[in-house]
Amino acid sequence: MAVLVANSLTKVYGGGGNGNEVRALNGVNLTIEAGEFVAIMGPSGSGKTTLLNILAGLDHASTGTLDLDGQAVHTLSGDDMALFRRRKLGFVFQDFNLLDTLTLAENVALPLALDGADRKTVRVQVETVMHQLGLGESMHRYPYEVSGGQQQRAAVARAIVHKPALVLADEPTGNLDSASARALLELFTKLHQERHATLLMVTHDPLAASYSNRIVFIKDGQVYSRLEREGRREAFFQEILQTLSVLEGHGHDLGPAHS
Ligand SMILES: Nc1ncnc2c1ncn2[C@@H]1O[C@H](COP(=O)(O)OP(=O)(O)OP(=O)(O)O)[C@@H](O)[C@H]1O
Repeated sequence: MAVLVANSLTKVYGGGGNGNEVRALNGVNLTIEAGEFVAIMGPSGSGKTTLLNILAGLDHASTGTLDLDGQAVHTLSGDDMALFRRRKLGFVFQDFNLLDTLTLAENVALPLALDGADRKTVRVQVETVMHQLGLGESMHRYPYEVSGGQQQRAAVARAIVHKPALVLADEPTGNLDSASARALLELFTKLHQERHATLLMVTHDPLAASYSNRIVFIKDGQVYSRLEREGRREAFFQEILQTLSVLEGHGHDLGPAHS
């Protein structure tokens, strides 16, 4: 079952007809099946943030359609969009985005509390997910009392506690040291394998991307190529490096993808 179907998405900024238009997305098609772990890569300015903002319901495409978990998202606006986002999506950001005045457990509880879940349900679900993610000891600590790696783990707990249809991660390892980054990526792999979570991660980092199962490379607002992991992660990592060198113009040009 497809969790996300994006069809011919375009985004034009500054479309006032004054010649200052920027075509940030130019006909992006993307389908993500339930249980997939997909990475989006591409050079700076290629349209990744624009695409993520549209997939996250934070911005509307200029043209094209977006279905998420069976809902035509491009037809939603205002409160309906906010409600859909809160219930169906989970977010992990580069800078963790935890509230400093709340404990880790209170942060993780937020999506459920905002949705009006009763206190017992909130407590049980928060404890369950935090224990699963190895945060049982740190539940009542504040973000500034734990490491960056633990903060990001709590952010992941917050992103999945309400069992969203899709988790969107924007450079989730960008502020982590390499050991914490690997731990986070292994956690993503575990969520994907054991909880069948559907994950979409935007990253510059080929190592981070090598933990996914499929990569969509964007260039100049278009899907440029796609890569599927078939064997070991190490071999996938090498394929990613080769694709990036072509994408960034240091190798033989493959041309844009047709699918
Ligand atoms: N609000 C905006 N108004 C005008 N142009 C914009 C706006 N946001 C992005 N752009 C332009 O759209 C294009 C795509 O930008 P986007 O931020 O999506 O790329 P990106 O791949 O996320 O880049 P990076 O990796 O540097 O974050 C760029 O040319 C950018 O300058």
